Amino acid sequence: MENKISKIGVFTSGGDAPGMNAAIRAVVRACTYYDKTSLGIMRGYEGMIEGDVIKLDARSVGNILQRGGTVLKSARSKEFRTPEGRKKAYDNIKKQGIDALIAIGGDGTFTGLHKFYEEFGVPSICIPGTIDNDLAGTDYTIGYDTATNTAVEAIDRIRDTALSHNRLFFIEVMGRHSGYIAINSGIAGGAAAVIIPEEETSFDDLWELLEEGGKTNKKSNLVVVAEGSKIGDAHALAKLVKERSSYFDIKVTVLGHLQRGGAPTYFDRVLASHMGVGAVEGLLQGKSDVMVGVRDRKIVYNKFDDIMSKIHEIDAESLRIAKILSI
Ligand SMILES: Nc1ncnc2c1ncn2[C@@H]1O[C@H](COP(=O)(O)OP(=O)(O)O)[C@@H](O)[C@H]1O
Ligand SMILES: O=P(O)(O)OC[C@H]1O[C@](O)(COP(=O)(O)O)[C@@H](O)[C@@H]1O
Ligand SMILES: [Mg+2]
Repeated sequence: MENKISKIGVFTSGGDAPGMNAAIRAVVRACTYYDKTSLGIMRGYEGMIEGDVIKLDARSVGNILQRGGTVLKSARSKEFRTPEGRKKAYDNIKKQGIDALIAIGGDGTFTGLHKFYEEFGVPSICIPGTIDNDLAGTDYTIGYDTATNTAVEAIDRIRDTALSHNRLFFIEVMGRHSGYIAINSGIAGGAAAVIIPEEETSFDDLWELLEEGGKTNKKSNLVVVAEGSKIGDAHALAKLVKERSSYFDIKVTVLGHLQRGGAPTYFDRVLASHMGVGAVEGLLQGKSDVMVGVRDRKIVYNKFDDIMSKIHEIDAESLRIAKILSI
């Protein structure tokens, strides 16, 4: 592939996600394959602003494919949100001779990269890496599958103790504005109800469901609540139930950051590998200001505006199935 690009800077940004290392490895090895130099920018936009850059080659990314977290580390950078911060970042990447960027991160990372591209015209591609799966333009984001499997494993363990004591558990899973982890860990974990921000619901709807379960002799209940729930988090919902009745013996578990760690599943490793190579090939084909995605098992590139103007909707079928099975 002939192209003017010769030095590609890669970084991870925003919330880390299992599989980011597999994506870094794929980017670096694809660079080597196409005879391009790759540099790793540490701590996302923070490292870009501070000029914290390391040399990478095919061997330096050995033995990271299977590891959680990110060897390039990640950060949420306040300074990059300012024009002054972005100018500093630009000066640094020029100094390093970086002539294209690959960011591995979520919607915030992509928004920052888009601004940077508009201001300085550096060819850039984003790889979706976030456990939230909240980006349109790809069926899955890197880390979502691993995080959901982790949540399911936790729910299974909670089920054992919930049933032993006939308890009602509110289990909060991650997803700042997204119910993906909740709906699918809820289906896979056999939840009595799933509360997600994408679906209109009320506390009364939930109450009705719990009462129905009581009438049909349900011994224990697991309610999976997405962090972004619009009717209250797991603690708030537990409090509301307690206020309404003393019938239920209630416990709350917030799964939190354990969902972000751990070895990536085979699925996330393969997804990250495809996307990493796809990002390098996209840049070399002259694509920019796009996110690489996988849709129906094919690599696709979508412009920033197309991705950000859409939400990654949860399919109606999943919502329907979750309801039928919670009976
Ligand atoms: N509107 C913005 N303008 C400039 N930079 C932004 C903007 N939004 C996000 N960023 C940068 O991207 C980083 C990562 O975004 P964040 O929302 O924290 O995580 P994620 O990329 O996982 O969604 C932020 O810390 C910030 O540096
Ligand atoms: O680790 P932090 O900074 O507390 O952020 C927590 C947030 O990060 C996430 O795990 C992932 O979101 P992002 O990928 O957008 O950063 C959210 O589910 C959660 O709300
Ligand atoms: Mg995000």
